[in-house]
Amino acid sequence: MSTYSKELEVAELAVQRAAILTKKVFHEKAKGTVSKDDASPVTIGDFGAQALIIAAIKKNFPEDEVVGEEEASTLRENTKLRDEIWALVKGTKLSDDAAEKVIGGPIESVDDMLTAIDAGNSAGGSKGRIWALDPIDGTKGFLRGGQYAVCLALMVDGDVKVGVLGCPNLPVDDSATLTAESGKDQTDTEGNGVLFSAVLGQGATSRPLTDGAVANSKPIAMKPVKDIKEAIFCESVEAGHSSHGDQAAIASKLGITKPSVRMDSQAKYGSVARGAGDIYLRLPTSKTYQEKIWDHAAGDLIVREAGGQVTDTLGRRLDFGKGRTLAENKGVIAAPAAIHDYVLDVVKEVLSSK
Ligand SMILES: Nc1ncnc2c1ncn2[C@@H]1O[C@H](COP(=O)(O)O)[C@@H](OP(=O)(O)O)[C@H]1O
Ligand SMILES: [Mg+2]
Ligand SMILES: [Mg+2]
Ligand SMILES: [Mg+2]
Repeated sequence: MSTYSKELEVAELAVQRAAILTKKVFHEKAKGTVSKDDASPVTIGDFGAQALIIAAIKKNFPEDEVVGEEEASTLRENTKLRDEIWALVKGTKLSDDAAEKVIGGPIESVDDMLTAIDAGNSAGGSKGRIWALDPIDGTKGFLRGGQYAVCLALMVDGDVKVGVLGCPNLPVDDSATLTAESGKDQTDTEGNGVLFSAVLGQGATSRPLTDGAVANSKPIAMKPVKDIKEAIFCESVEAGHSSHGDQAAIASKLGITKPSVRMDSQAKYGSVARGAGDIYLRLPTSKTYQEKIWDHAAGDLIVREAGGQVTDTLGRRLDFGKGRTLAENKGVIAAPAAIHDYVLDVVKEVLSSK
């Protein structure tokens, strides 16, 4: 068996199972949204997916720690919400029994569910085996019927070794170039649902996000950019998450003529990794915000394994060993390795001229 093959298998199946739950939640009218302290939304899908994924990790790798975005304190007070989530979690399994067994089968009780959610409380750091989990990345996109991603990565001593992104609303087809529609409402679009994976040193792949154990993985690679003016760049939908103004100035300096493709979540990393887009820019909107490791760990590895380079706006590699946040980084630039330095130079130029 190659290195991390068990971890990859567990991560892929756990993400597949969680995506069954998030899709179910999306199709139910009441998505059970509550506001967190930072006013960002969290849904019953976020909690349920976190529970299912952490349970799968803990069954297979009981000693591993998890840095997960959500925590269960709200649910311990709000028993109505808790019970809604439990009903969903209890009823979600992979249809392939052997695959379901690999990830440990069902969670046994409400208490076990809450324990699983709270097991995402690792402080992170640069020692040992730590998973970074974003059960629904792009919650706002998820609520709009747009892009979102179920994101899971394994770090060992602060270095990302395995990354998996489940993107229920991206096309399976790797050659489907991004358009302005890609980030918009994708509800019930046929042919959507893709799973991106990477293991350090072993390349990146994609395959359908189906509910089964066996599916063909295909290698993915970034597209060589022959003429940067033709490049497709993507950015967040939310102007509060990255500076649309700075990004437009950078694109214009690069000579990029096409409008940006705005989409939520790490679907941006997956899209550039498979050459459906070319560049992902995430310029800070504030001096104080620290990016969360679960928003980047899987995507960073998938892009690098597909032939890309990912750095912050100062050209530093993203450092996942600093705790729950990317405390030592500012912003993100993901681009094919061959043009990354050039893009970075332009980013620096634009930022220094402000
Ligand atoms: N001021 C800010 N700057 C950058 N990212 C932010 C932010 N406030 C929230 N976020 C993060 O942006 C993520 C979504 O990214 P994007 O805009 O690319 O879809 C959110 O993930 P969740 O949706 O998992 O909470 C959240 O963690
Ligand atoms: Mg969130
Ligand atoms: Mg997120
Ligand atoms: Mg999230």
